[in-house]
Amino acid sequence: MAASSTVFSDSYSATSRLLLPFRIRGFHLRRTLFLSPKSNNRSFVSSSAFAPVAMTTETSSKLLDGKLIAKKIRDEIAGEIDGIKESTGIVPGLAVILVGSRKDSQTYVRNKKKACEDVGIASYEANLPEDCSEEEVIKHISKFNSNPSVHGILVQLPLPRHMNEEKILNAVSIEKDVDGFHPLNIGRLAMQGREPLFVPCTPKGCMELLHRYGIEIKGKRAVVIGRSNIVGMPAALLLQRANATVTMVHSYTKNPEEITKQADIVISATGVANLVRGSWLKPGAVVVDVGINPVDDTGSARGYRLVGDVCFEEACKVASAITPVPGGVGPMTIAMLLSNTLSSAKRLHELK
Ligand SMILES: Nc1nc(=O)c2c([nH]1)NC[C@@H]1CN(c3ccc(C(=O)N[C@@H](CCC(=O)O)C(=O)O)cc3)C=[N+]21
Ligand SMILES: [Mg+2]
Repeated sequence: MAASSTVFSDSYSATSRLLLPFRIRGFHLRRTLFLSPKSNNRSFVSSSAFAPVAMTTETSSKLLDGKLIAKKIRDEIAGEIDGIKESTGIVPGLAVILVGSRKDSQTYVRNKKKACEDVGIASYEANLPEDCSEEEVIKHISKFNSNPSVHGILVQLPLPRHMNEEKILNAVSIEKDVDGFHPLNIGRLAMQGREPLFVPCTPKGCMELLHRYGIEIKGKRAVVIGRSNIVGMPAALLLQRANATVTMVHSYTKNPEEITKQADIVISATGVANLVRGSWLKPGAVVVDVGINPVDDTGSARGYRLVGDVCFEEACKVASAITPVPGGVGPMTIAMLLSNTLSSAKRLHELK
């Protein structure tokens, strides 16, 4: 399919691409159909997740409610942190480094700070100007590396263009790499029998969501659409570690629709609104939509609304289960960041 190579490109990470001003090419946008509480069974699904849903009926997919599950996880984390504080006085700490003044990055950092506060994680922040040097950023990373109150360090991406992302991410101590982007952590994730200290938050959140809904992965066919370093690639590695048979679909894939249609589990992370149509899905497939694509919406207060990579209205007639956008993977990403920070604090202090 020649069109596919013009439809999306994986030269940027999925999440950073979608933060760029977005143009929709060739996709007719429909109003996202939200499932009514009546037609939508929010209870936990088990093997029924793979029961085919007839396309001709009005049956809707089960909603994989990331917002709900993330809340549950945050409550679990808050409880555990309370206990640790009480018995040891240790307060887990997360440092976030923000370079530049992108509005979207500022919003994400604010949300992460708020999420930390809510569960009892202390947050530390370094806000650096757009035009600061790589050395300046690395100086801040080094300070956080040696600060015993800081257990996790996150360098908000994307970095300004003039910076070497690899060099900067390499400066984060592997022991505090709660984003899981350090090459040693990624390398271990890719190798059998090796354990990374941290797994990247977004793909980890996808897996945790599937797990909490009892969706089996072993032996299933999985397709990951998009091969970014921060989502697609680690998502494929995690699925493979969970014994799925994994295929990656990307901008040079011929017949992406045909290949995706074979999948029992689809994870899409391209940053292209409504790329994945209902016709791309096998009836009964489980769909995890990582996209968070802003599309103009004059009716909303912000002037835009968020849609995923998957045409939700079509997909929910075909899939057995699907994540909504917003309220799906996004909140899970934040919950996994908190979880990684807590486990880092426990490891660094040799707590159980
Ligand atoms: N070093 C680094 N680590 C990251 O994990 C990282 C990053 N850089 N740069 C940007 C992306 C993006 N990202 C999101 C996290 C939560 C939501 C989220 O909670 N979204 C809500 C919607 C929020 C809204 O309504 O605006 C939802 O999907 O329901 C979205 C996106 C983390 N990222
Ligand atoms: Mg989401």
